[in-house]
Amino acid sequence: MTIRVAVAGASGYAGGEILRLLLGHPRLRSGDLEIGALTAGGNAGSSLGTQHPHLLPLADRILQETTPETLAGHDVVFLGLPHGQSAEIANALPPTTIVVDCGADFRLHDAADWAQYYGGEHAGTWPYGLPELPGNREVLAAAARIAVPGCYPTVSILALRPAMAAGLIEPHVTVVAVSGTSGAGRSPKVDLLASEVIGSARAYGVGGVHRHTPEISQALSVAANLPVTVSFTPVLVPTSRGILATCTAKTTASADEVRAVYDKAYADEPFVHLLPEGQLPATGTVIGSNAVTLQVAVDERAGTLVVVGAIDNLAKGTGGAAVQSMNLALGWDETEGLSTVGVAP
Ligand SMILES: NC(=O)C1=CN([C@@H]2O[C@H](COP(=O)(O)OP(=O)(O)OC[C@H]3O[C@@H](n4cnc5c(N)ncnc54)[C@H](OP(=O)(O)O)[C@@H]3O)[C@@H](O)[C@H]2O)C=CC1
Ligand SMILES: CC(=O)N[C@@H](CCC(=O)OP(=O)(O)O)C(=O)O
Repeated sequence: MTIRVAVAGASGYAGGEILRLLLGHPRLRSGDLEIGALTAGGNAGSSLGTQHPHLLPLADRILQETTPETLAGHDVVFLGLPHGQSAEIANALPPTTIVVDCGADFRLHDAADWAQYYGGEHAGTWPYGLPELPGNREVLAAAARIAVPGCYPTVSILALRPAMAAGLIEPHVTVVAVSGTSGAGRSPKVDLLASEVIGSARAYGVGGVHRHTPEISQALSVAANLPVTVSFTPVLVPTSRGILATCTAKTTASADEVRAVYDKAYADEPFVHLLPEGQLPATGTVIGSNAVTLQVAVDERAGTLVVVGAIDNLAKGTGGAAVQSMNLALGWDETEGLSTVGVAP
């Protein structure tokens, strides 16, 4: 049986990355997978080639309007739409259609968190598309609705979870993460003009107000089995792709203890790599790949665990996680179509 896939928001960065990965997917070549409807908002009617000139094999495809009708008749529907737009579309699709949502609508468990950070009514909670969480592969394998994590939460959770689950750190963590501008999507914003971004690094969402704060806290609280507070500060830097997160928490553990816990946690993970001692993660090494690179250190004078993590926000941070989750939901090997080989320099 051929799996027919649609991408809503195909003209956006997340939709474009999903298509880039699908075009390299071995199941497309074997005929097990085909790319169906590609939809957009205001850009409906234009060709995909005008929006994403790098997606040459699909350049002539015309973007359709994003409606339940255009998305009907597909086995998998990826949603790369602005927050708040997924629920209406998803509810109009058959429950057997695998819907993989890159937006935030279904990530949070707590309606009060949703109201505080996003506003409006909480649409609900779907299985979280982070296969590396314990037990999640089994959940995703049976899922027809999947909420892909936010880009900052992906790297922050993977960086801190092993220490939190092992009780090596206090339940108060700090994350400072730099991101390239593609994390903000491609709709025009003055703050993202080249003249505002080039040659400058700028913090934003300071003081616990960024909407990824409850998402990070939620996963770490499950790991710790008690509430974990998160102080999260994002920083915009003049690059296109990539997130580098520096995550810290108080610890009395030794560097060897910490290393042993992370070694064990990620030994069998295809995409999460604890780097050899002496090497540090850098965004430049993970661009274009689904890899997460981590390094751990203990600052003994400060009694602090420091974990540094790098991802490509468009790959493992959204499009790669979406394809990894689709693979699991279809019973395919989760690594199919995904690489750990970055583009460098
Ligand atoms: N960029 C990233 O690194 C990450 C993004 N995400 C999430 O993925 C989702 C998409 O983000 P991203 O691709 O960056 O955003 P973009 O702004 O790049 O793309 C948004 C897409 O949604 C379409 N769209 C906008 N408004 C409407 C509408 N009213 N009806 C139908 N389609 C519409 C746009 O179409 P048109 O071109 O016609 O306007 C475009 O295809 C968001 O929820 C985002 O939070 C998650 C993790 C990381
Ligand atoms: C640089 C930048 O602006 N990044 C975005 C994060 C995008 C993302 O991961 O996620 P969501 O799907 O949760 O929107 C931001 O801070 O809002």
